[in-house]
Amino acid sequence: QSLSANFYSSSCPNVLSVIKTAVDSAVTNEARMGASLLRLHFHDCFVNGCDASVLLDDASDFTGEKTANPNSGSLRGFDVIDTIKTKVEASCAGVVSCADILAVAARDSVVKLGGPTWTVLLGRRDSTTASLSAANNNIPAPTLNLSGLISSFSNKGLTAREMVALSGGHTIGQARCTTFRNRLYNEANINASFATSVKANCPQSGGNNNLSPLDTSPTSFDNVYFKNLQIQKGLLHSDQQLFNGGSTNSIVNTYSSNSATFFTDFKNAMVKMGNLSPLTGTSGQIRKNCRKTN
Ligand code: HEM
Repeated sequence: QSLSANFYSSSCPNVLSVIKTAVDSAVTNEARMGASLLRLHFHDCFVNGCDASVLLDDASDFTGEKTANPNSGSLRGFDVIDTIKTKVEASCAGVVSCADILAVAARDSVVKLGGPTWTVLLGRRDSTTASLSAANNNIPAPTLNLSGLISSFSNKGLTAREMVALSGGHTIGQARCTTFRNRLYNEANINASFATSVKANCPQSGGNNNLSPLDTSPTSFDNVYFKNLQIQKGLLHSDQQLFNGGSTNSIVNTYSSNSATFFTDFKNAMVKMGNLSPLTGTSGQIRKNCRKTN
C-alpha cells in the first residue's frame, strides 16, 4: 500500500488538529523544540524507514536507537511526542501510529517557525524493533565531506540537490560544541570573527555540551542558513562542505538568493524522505505507547 493524505479522515478525523495544537503549544513554550521534532523525524526515516523506531526505549530483545552515537545526549522531544500520543489515544485509541505523529509534528514545527507547509501522507505503521547499529551506520556524521554526504543521501534514494535542501533544516536549532569543535580550531574555511565568537562558548577542552545556533536566526525557518554558508559561517564541518567550491555551491547560491525555491525543494524532499520504507497494511503495529512495542 502507499501512504495517503486522508488515511485517518474517518477513523480519527481530529488527529491533525490535535497534533497541531500540541506542537504549537510546545514550540511557543520553547522555539527550539520545533527543531528537535524535525530532527526526530529525520533520524527516524534514515534508519530502516519512517517507522518510529527512534522512539523505542531499550527492550529485552533489542537495544534501542536512543543510545546510538548521533542520538545519545542529543535527541530531544520524546516527551512532546508522548503528550501528543496520549491526547490522540484519548479520542482514537489504537488508530494513529507514532510514525505518522512524528511526520505531522515535523511539518507543524516547520510551519510554526515560519517555513513552508505541505500535505503529509499518512498510513505509516510502527516497527516492533529498533536497530542501534543501523542508526550508527545510516545517520550522516558531521565529519563527512561532500562526497560522503552525497552518498549517505543517495543510499536513501535522495539526490544531491535534495540533500542540500534537507540540510536547510539547519536553519533552525542548536548544536553541541563536541560536534563542531574540530572545525573551530582546525579548519581554514571558516569566517575568522565567527570562529572567535563561537570559540568563546566552545573551548578546546571541556564544554562539550555547550550549545551554539546552527544559523544566525535559529528560531526562524528561513534561507539564512544558506546565506551563512556563503560567508563561511557554517557551524558544522558538514554544513560548510555544501559551499566549499564543489558541485553543490550553485545549489547553495540558488537557495540563498531565492527562498521560495528553497521552500519548494525542502517540502518536496520532506515528502520524499517521509516515504522511506514505511510499514503499511498489516505490517508492524499501532503502538499504544510510542516508547515500547505492544
Ligand atoms: C546532511 C547531513 C546532516 C548532518 C551531518 C547533521 C548533523 C547534525 C548535528 C551534528 C547536529 C547537532 C546535534 C547535537 O549537537 O546534539 C544536528 C542538529 C540538527 N539537525 Fe542535522 N544533520 C544533517 C541533516 C539534517 C536533516 C536532513 C535535518 C532535517 C530535515 C536536520 C535537522 C536538524 C535540526 C533541526 C537540528 C537541531 C536540533 C535541535 O536543536 O534540537 N539535520 N544535525
